[in-house]
Order: sequence, then structure tokens, then C-alpha cells
Amino acid sequence: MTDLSDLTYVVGARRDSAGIRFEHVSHRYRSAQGDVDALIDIDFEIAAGEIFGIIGRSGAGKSTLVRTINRLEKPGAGRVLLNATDLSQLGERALAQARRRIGMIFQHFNLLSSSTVAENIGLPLRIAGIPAAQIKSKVDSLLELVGLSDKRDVYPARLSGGQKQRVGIARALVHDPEVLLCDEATSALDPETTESILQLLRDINRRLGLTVVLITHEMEVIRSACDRVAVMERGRIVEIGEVWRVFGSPQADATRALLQTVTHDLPPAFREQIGSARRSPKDALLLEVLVDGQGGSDPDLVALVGALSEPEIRLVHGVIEQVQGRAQGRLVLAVPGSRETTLNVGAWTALPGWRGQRVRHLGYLNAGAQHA
Ligand SMILES: Nc1ncnc2c1ncn2[C@@H]1O[C@H](COP(=O)(O)OP(=O)(O)OP(=O)(O)O)[C@@H](O)[C@H]1O
Repeated sequence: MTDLSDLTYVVGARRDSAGIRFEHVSHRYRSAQGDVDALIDIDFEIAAGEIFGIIGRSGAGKSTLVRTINRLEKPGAGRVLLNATDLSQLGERALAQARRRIGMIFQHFNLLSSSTVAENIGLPLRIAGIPAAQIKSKVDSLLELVGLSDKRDVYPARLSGGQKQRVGIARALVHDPEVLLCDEATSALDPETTESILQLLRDINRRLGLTVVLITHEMEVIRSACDRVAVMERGRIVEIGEVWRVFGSPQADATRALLQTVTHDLPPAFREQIGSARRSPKDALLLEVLVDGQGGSDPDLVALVGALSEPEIRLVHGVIEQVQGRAQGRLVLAVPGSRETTLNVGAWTALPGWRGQRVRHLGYLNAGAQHA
């Protein structure tokens, strides 16, 4: 008979959320095709109550890492602690109990097509032997939480992708977990639906205080939802930190490659006009001002205005956006050939207003093309 003593039946019954500690975790898959080192000496901590993103290219080791949290994967070396508990030390019964502290949602929702929304959500409770009346009340409150009260008796085939994922989220929350693992939970959804699911996850994180671990290969998802992020590459964590810091000044090549999808590149037609060398005295020098967020929520434009008040310097491209309440982006200035020698970029950027803004030479804007 299942021990029901620690199950709670009220949505929002806030448990203390759990922190997760990886201690020198390594894992090797052995197969006929050869061994794969999926995790190599992973050592870091996810704080209780944070939304933590894990990003990396396909095969980087993200799923394997997350599966060590609920011991779907047993690491070959090292330990994973859930709120100081080492799940590897638990017997079968205690492990089953501990796994209830960890909910999980998946890319393809994993719903039973022959069961209604309410039946899908209540399934883990039925398996645990909870009385029907308690299941009903729990399912009703979860349906309300995820905004699907009107879909109670509908079958999954009649739901949109976003609605299916809401059912998945409700089902993952039936045991009031302390941790919610999300494995590419928005990868099958369009951008608008993705944003609504991320909004729901943020809301649940805040209201229930639960730790959310989110795997994705989409930087956009990390930017929109996470507090901190770890970037994985070939089994290792190559970069870790607050999202705005990692986005503002990525250190690892893997991070820079992933960020290409969200950094607003120069329009192709404009890029075609840029050369690496001056071809005519009239060619303008292009300076790119990178705003990395160190300066806070508002980029200090005093310095930039100072630059623009230099005669003939033009602002030719610019994007600034907020990441975790910090301004990030870039601006491109064109300095005419006649001014290049007298312009003292070093003197501008030494001014206090340039904190968090770096300037680099982008190339030369072809004078002929400018007037084309
Ligand atoms: N059961 C397995 N047997 C052998 N190799 C495996 C197994 N599962 C994963 N791998 C390999 O381990 C490495 C890490 O896989 P993992 O699924 O953790 O990566 P991932 O970053 O989650 O990738 P994706 O984004 O494609 O899901 C890959 O090289 C993969 O091929």
C-alpha cells in the first residue's frame, strides 16, 4: 500500500522548493557503435526556486544531465543531490517517493489519447491509489491553474499543441513537486504558444515557488524565461551564469554560435556594402557600439549623443532590447573618411557614460554603395 502521508491535495500548497547539486557527474554510454561520453565532470548547483535553463546543440548532453536528476539515468561517476538527498542512496520505495518531488514535461506531451483531459491529469494519482473524490478536487484546481477548466472532458486529439502542453504541466504538478523538469517543452509549439507556455511556467514558479529546469536548443526560450543558464557542449558545461550576462558578453564559442539566432544581425543588403579595407577616401568607417547590460536598464546615451554631435557622424543601424531588465543590443555609427584620423574613439569611450558599452571597428561602408 502506498504511503500517502506526505501527499498534499491543495494546489498552491507551497512546499519548500529544492536545490539541485551536481557533484563531478560523468556518464558514458556504451554501445556497439562505440562509447559516448555524454557527461564529463559536471559540477554546479541549481538554486531552489530559480528557473534554470540548459542549452546546447543536439547531442550536447542536456537530456542525459536532466535525467540524472530523477535518476532515469544513473551517472557513472559523481553524485546528484536533491535538497541534500542523494537519490542513489534510497531504496526502491523511498526513491519512488522522492521521484514525486520531481515533475517532468516533454516535447511531445505524452498524453493518453483514449483518456480525457481530466483522466490524463489524474492518472498518477489513480496509480498512487488516491480516492476518487480527492482526485477530482485536485484535478479541478489544476485545470484552473493551467486555464483549461472548460476542457475537462475533452480528448487530447481535440486540443491544440499549447493546450496539450498545459495538460502535461497539470499532470506533472499532481504530487506538488518541488522541481519541474521541462525537456524541450516548447519545441513543438509556434512562437506565440511558446510564449504563453513560458508565461505559465513563470507564473507557476512564482506562485508555487517550485524550481524549474528547462532544456532547450532555443536561445529565445532562455531569454524569455530563465534566471540563469548553463551552456553545454560535448558533455561539458562551457559557460554558466545569469542570462543577461551570458547574452551580453558570451565567452564560449558554443554560446556565440547559439546566440546567432537571437542577435539581430545587420540587414543583408547593408552587410553587402561593408568592406574590410578602405577602397575610396570617401568610404566611411563603421563603428559598432555593443551594449552588454552592465550599464543597467537604460543604456547611457550621453556618451553616444556626444559621439553623434561630432559633425557628420551618422547612426546607421541600431537595436536595443531588455534582457532581465537590462538593456542590450548594438548600434552602428558611420564616421566619414575625412573625420577618421581626427576622431579619438579612445577618448569617447573613456567617459563614464560608456560603462557596459564597447566599441569595435566593423569595416568600411563603401561610398559608392551609400548613394546607390
Ligand atoms: N541510450 C544511449 N545510448 C548511446 N548513446 C546515447 C544514448 N542516449 C544518448 N546518447 C548519446 O549521448 C550524447 C548526449 O545525448 P543527449 O540526448 O543527452 O543530448 P541532448 O543535448 O539532449 O541532445 P538533443 O537536443 O538532440 O536531445 C549524444 O551523443 C547521444 O548520441
